[in-house]
Amino acid sequence: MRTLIKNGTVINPETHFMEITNVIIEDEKIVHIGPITNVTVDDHIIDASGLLVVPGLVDIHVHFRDPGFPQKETISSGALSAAAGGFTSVVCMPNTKPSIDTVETLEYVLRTGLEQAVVKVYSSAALTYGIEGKVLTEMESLKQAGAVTFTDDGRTVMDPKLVYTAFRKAAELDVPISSHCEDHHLVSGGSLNQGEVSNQLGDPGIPRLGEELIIARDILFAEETGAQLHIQHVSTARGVQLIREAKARGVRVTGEGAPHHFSITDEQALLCGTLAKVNPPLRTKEDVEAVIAGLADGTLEAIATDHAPHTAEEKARPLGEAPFGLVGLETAVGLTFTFLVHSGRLSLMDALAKLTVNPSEIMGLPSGRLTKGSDADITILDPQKEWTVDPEQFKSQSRNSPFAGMKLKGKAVLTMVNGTVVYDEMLN
Ligand SMILES: NC(=O)N[C@@H](CC(=O)O)C(=O)O
Ligand SMILES: [Zn+2]
Ligand SMILES: [Zn+2]
Repeated sequence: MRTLIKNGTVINPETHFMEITNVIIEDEKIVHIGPITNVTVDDHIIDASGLLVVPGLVDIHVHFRDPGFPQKETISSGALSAAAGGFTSVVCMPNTKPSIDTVETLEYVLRTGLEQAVVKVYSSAALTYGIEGKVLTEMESLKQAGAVTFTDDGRTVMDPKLVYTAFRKAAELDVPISSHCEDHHLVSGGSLNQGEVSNQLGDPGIPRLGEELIIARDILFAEETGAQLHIQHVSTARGVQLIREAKARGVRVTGEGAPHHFSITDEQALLCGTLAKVNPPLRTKEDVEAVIAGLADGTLEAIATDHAPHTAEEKARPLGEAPFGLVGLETAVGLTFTFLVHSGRLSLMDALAKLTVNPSEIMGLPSGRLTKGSDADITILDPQKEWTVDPEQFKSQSRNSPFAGMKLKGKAVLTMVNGTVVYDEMLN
């Protein structure tokens, strides 16, 4: 059977292609993009008039909690959440239990992804055993087994000697290091950005400097060793500036901005408490503006959700005891369109590049392109669709979103992986 997606605005950010045309899919692949000459009766036809037909979105920062915390998310529920958000490829973070620090656990995650997930599941591996910051993992064999990047996300490796060794190894293996930046000597005990809101709520606060010190440190390690460095979830104005300056002098560094860091501030904690507790924390208006400026000028190449599901019970704990993190996959497109595209801060093409080809390139994935011959991983977006975030409707197993009740404009309405529709609210 062939599938025909007709009359959509077809966009391939890699080549800046944008045209109202058609896409034909046959046997899991895109076989044609352009005018249609013959439509056969048994073709499955999807009318995309007025909609955007884009490469399946790529999220290089998700927490799927398997192994270890299936009550928060499993690889299959996480994948359903990804599909509902328009994502067709994801990169899992290694802070599971056990953490993804051996070939065996990595293979378990990748195999479960193949067997149970409706989207393509890639994985990082831990930099250190147990994400304990003490002993480096066997990076070479983990890379061979499919790890696309190394990170202790959730924690920072503090020992500079260990980090230096890891960067040298990464340079040798030509694999990116992804860095969660937080100096634990400076940052501990706080739940929110250190400032007026944390004061008001009696929280010790998390200083920007703790994040910036590690961004600066890791940039120096990348510069020294030639390794490729990716800075995760940048949240401060000076953090963005450090990356901008490093790029200007030729350091191999990339950065990601998370939707919550370009859309809301620490004041959200006054409205929804622990639901707005995330690491790095929501900061202030100036930082939000700087993250947007960093996305706009290319300092931050990627938008990544840092999808971090937690149970309602955990989030019901007092501010200082609840875990950090928020559900991100199903609100990312709405937040990107509302706060970046419709607001005129990023062009449509640029915003889509940050959700497709750019993150894919950073992690060396085959995804993120919409071209003849490529896998039919396609997302249809309705840029004008207005909707209200209702966590009860999430496909994710968790509901911890600070965006509940927010009105957004822009949504994924159909997601296809290898030619199979895995999410559909167009009702074709
Ligand atoms: N972002 C978060 O607030 N939490 C993440 C860890 C992380 O990305 O640092 C988690 O695993 O819950
Ligand atoms: Zn992190
Ligand atoms: Zn994370």
